Amino acid sequence: MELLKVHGSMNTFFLYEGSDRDDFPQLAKELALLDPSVDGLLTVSPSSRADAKMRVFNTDGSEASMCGNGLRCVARYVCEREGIEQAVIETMKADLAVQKEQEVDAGVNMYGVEISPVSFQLADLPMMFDQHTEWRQRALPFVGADIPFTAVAVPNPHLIGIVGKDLQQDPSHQEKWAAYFNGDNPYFPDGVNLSYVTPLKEGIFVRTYERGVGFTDACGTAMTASALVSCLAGLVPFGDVSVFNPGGMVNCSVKSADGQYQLKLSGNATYLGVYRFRAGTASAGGELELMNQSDEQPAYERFIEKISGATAELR
Ligand SMILES: N[C@H](CCC[C@H](N)C(=O)O)C(=O)O
Repeated sequence: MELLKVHGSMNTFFLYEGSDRDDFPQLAKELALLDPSVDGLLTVSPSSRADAKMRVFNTDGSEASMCGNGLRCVARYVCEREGIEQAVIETMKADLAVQKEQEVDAGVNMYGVEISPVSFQLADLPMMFDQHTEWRQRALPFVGADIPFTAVAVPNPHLIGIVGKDLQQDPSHQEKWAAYFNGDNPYFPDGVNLSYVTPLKEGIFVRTYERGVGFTDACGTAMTASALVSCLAGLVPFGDVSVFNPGGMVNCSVKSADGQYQLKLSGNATYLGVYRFRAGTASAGGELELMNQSDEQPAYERFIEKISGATAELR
């Protein structure tokens, strides 16, 4: 089986193109064991109503309804396959518009993707806490810190906390609660992606502990949800929000009209290489072989170097 290794903001995936299979969860788990640098599996298959269908599987084998960084990589793959610059990608809960965007840094392919639908209804995560139907910019009594949290589905589930520099420098608080919310707990029966957000002079910084994966360098839906929450909290103006993360930086466009939100995530879609995968058998383990390494990563690293000053205030 041929696989393409890709990343958006260093959120790294294997991308498989072919018809839907029942063993995608197992494949995601096996690939993560063979290459611990990946955060999941993206699959691209035919769609009856869009240019292609994307599914996303976390490294624990669980399927999510959406993946923002992954959708940028799928957008590039489908646009280049079809020779187009705009496309529609079918995802679990919505058909989303994607488009090629202007290269900001030489050699860094840029794509913009729609993030939708958005819901603050706790039932849409799901989150269960007493009789509450929403939870917006309020400390959670059972967490016991004075962190204003917001629960939002985009449509995968996110809990976003606004924190100071101290909780960014020491991720143990975030790790403790993320592990709890993704284990046996009464609040998030399907788990949740937990992000801690800190305002910067230029935009915001987001670190995410992803459901089904753990800490990643970036989580596209979390960065977009965090940009929306930051606009609603008045931390940054609505419009284009620069979102920094351990894996780089993206631009999130946040527009609001009559209580409806239009969200767009723009950032890199980088190819790392083509791999051949042979599944394991009873007598031999699986094998992953690099067939052709791409030459795109140095350009992305130059981009990271260029923006590193923006987060100096957190160090
Ligand atoms: N861990 C997420 C799926 C991957 C999302 C993330 N990689 C992104 O870029 O949005 C979840 O279980 O909802």
